[in-house]
Amino acid sequence: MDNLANAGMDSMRRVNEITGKQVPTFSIDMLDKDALRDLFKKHKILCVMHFAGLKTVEESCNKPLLYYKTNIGATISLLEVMKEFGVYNMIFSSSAAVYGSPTYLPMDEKHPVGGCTNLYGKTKYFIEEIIKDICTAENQSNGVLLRYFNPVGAHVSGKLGEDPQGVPSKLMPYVSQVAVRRLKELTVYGDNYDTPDGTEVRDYIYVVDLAQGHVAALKYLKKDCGCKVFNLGTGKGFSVIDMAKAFETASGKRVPYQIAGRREGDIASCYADASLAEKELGWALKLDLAKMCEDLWHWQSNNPTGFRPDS
Ligand SMILES: O=c1ccn([C@@H]2O[C@H](COP(=O)(O)OP(=O)(O)O[C@H]3O[C@H](CO)[C@H](O)[C@H](O)[C@H]3O)[C@@H](O)[C@H]2O)c(=O)[nH]1
Repeated sequence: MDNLANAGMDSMRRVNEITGKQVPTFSIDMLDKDALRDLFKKHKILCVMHFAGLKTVEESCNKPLLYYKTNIGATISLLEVMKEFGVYNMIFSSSAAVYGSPTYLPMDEKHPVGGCTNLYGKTKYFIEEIIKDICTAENQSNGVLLRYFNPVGAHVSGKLGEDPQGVPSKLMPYVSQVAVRRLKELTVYGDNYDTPDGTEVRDYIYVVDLAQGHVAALKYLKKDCGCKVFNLGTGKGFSVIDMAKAFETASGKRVPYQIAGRREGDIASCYADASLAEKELGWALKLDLAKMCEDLWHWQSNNPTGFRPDS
């Protein structure tokens, strides 16, 4: 988990720089329960927001054991240590991947889950089930499972953004690296889907709105909620080409692309019904596609090689 921990540490250093505060930051192997215990001994923890995990769809299909061990094994260690220390509240970073291929759109939280099209999604689904079972078995336990759609954007300061290791697998980090000329052109995975322009449609949510969803969930947890599930998305679908064009407008740079075959495990369209989060969490979207592209470009142009100088 070294790479994951390093990426997190880099981000936290930037958070401290931006806020001028010193948020305590540790890098630990979450499978190491003694390291986890040390953290719980040092701090009075009331709620855990659990974001840690590997997240590359393609890699997950080739390295099942690594993904099960890292994502599920570490979650179990964490839940065990939380229990030892009497911490019963968790907000879990889940994914729209738990829904698999949509049987209807937009997808609300009642949409069937578990028919995941990739192993990354399965790990999120299994973890959701574990948290649900704990909340059912133990009255004092509360969980909020936040199903993210496609987070995009960066902090408005231009100092904090997504810095994937190696060639990005996600669309918008790839697009922004093409715009900054770190990569030559975008490969569009398929243009013969049953969508308005033939390319795949997703629900891209501004990362700061997503973060606000966690703040809302934290307030909600105080209400002794049991286990609750919320979609965090916008309800709007944009195609791959829509996204490349929106980024060109925001950056003033060209994003050349070539069409290739479909990517294994992909689905044509996926977008959320996020009305439950609005109603119950009191969460509201504040930012739109133009703003997410603008802030992503601000970060990428300020940090053409991410957090590290290019080697
Ligand atoms: O180089 C690329 C990368 C992506 N895409 C297309 O862009 C869209 C978005 O792809 P991403 O890889 O950015 O994200 P996914 O929609 O595959 O979603 C994955 O990431 C999401 C969060 O970012 C959720 O976690 C979701 O559950 C998980 O499957 C897809 O249509 C994909 O085919 C390209 O055409 N070229």
